[in-house]
Amino acid sequence: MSNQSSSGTSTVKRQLCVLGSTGSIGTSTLDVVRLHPDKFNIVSLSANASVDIIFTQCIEFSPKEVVLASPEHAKKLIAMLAAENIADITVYSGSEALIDIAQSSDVDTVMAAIVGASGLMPTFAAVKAGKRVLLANKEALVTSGAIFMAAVKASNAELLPIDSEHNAIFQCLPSNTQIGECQLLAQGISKVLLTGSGGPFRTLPLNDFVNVTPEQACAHPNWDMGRKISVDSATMMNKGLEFIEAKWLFNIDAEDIQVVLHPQSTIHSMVQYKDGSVIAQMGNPDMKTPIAHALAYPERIDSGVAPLDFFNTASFEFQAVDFERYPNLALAIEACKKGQGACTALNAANEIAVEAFLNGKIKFTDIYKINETSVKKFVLQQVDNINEVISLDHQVRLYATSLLDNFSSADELMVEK
Ligand SMILES: NC(=O)C1=CN([C@@H]2O[C@H](COP(=O)(O)OP(=O)(O)OC[C@H]3O[C@@H](n4cnc5c(N)ncnc54)[C@H](OP(=O)(O)O)[C@@H]3O)[C@@H](O)[C@H]2O)C=CC1
Ligand SMILES: CC(=O)[C@@H](O)[C@H](O)COP(=O)(O)O
Ligand SMILES: [Mn+2]
Repeated sequence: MSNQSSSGTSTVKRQLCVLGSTGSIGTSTLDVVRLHPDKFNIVSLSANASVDIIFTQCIEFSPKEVVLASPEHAKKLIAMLAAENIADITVYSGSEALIDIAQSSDVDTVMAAIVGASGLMPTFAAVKAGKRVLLANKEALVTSGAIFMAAVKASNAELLPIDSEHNAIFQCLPSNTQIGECQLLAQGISKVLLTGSGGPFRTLPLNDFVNVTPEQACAHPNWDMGRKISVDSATMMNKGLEFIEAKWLFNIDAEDIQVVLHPQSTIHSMVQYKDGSVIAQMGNPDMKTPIAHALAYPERIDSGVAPLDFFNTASFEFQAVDFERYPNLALAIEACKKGQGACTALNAANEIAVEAFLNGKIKFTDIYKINETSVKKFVLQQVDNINEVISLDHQVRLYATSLLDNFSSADELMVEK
């Protein structure tokens, strides 16, 4: 779609589908959209079960179509809209409807902000339909890697990273860099430096990890995010998923990605060039910045985020990662090197383990045990197409769920030999 005038400003409104509109990324996306009614039109929205929030979004943004996960939630929303005499919003339910809105010809831009592998198929549909895809849902890429990127290439979809680190890296790369077509070493780049805060337990004594609560794990020092990604930040599995995400987005080997602890989250990542230059992207930790960057790319628009105040900001610190504190990060880097089976298994096991931790079924430290055991079992599984991804994801979920029982009464995992 050509919507750039010769001055570089857009002349045509982007037609948006927001998958996961009720979550942290979804609501921040709508915050940016609200600032630019001349640039963006909301065509469709989706949520799992947050009917009250999506109802409010319907009133404000008048989408054409809305999808909820279950028929019960859809029915409830239909009744609420009818009570307001709103008849021009069609409400659907289920995973097929989610795919339909993501690939609809009424839409040119899809914000992929569903959490977890549940977002894979609609995001993949948007890619196959050649949309501009704003990728927040890192699990979709981690779980399908080369298959996802091959679909981007085949359809000519425009993939833009929302994850703050990957958006930062993209901003630090030469301006002609196209995601999916990167040749970083040939462009004079020697390393991608992926920054991570270390989460809420960066200085907690190791012996205390076993007793941390979901509330403590979700209290990220810098970012306000959904519960799943917050726990991933606390284990640093988030950085592991981002390591794999960086490999695919920037076509870069694991050896050329380095994780750097930066507790302030002011620098969102960096790119190191052969000549010794290091280019960093920085700003206040607010996802509206990368969202605005990708929504309007290559134009720059107001995001509503306050500029960084250099005279009233914490000093920047940098540290190496202590892998004893963050074994999940080591596991993810290893999975990245081992291949797709290991990455798909790691992601699926981690989703089961994090949910169990959030529901009080297992301890924080059990997350790693479930992840490690699951990766070991499925590491050699071949994954060559999207159906095999879905099938492996399903098998690993069943396996990881079966492991949960071992934790309700005993600390040590009884591993199947
Ligand atoms: N939050 C952040 O700052 C960042 C997030 N990301 C990534 O973005 C994605 C979204 O994260 P975040 O916004 O924090 O997550 P949230 O939990 O806040 O929101 C998730 C969204 O997905 C919907 N959803 C959940 N499960 C399903 C399902 N099974 N089917 C359909 N929709 C579903 C939720 O609906 P409902 O409200 O009804 O539950 C909600 O709209 C994740 O992949 C995360 O890793 C990446 C970088 C930063
Ligand atoms: C905002 C964002 O992109 C998150 O993924 C963030 O990176 C989480 O912080 P950590 O660096 O603690 O994982
Ligand atoms: Mn991130």
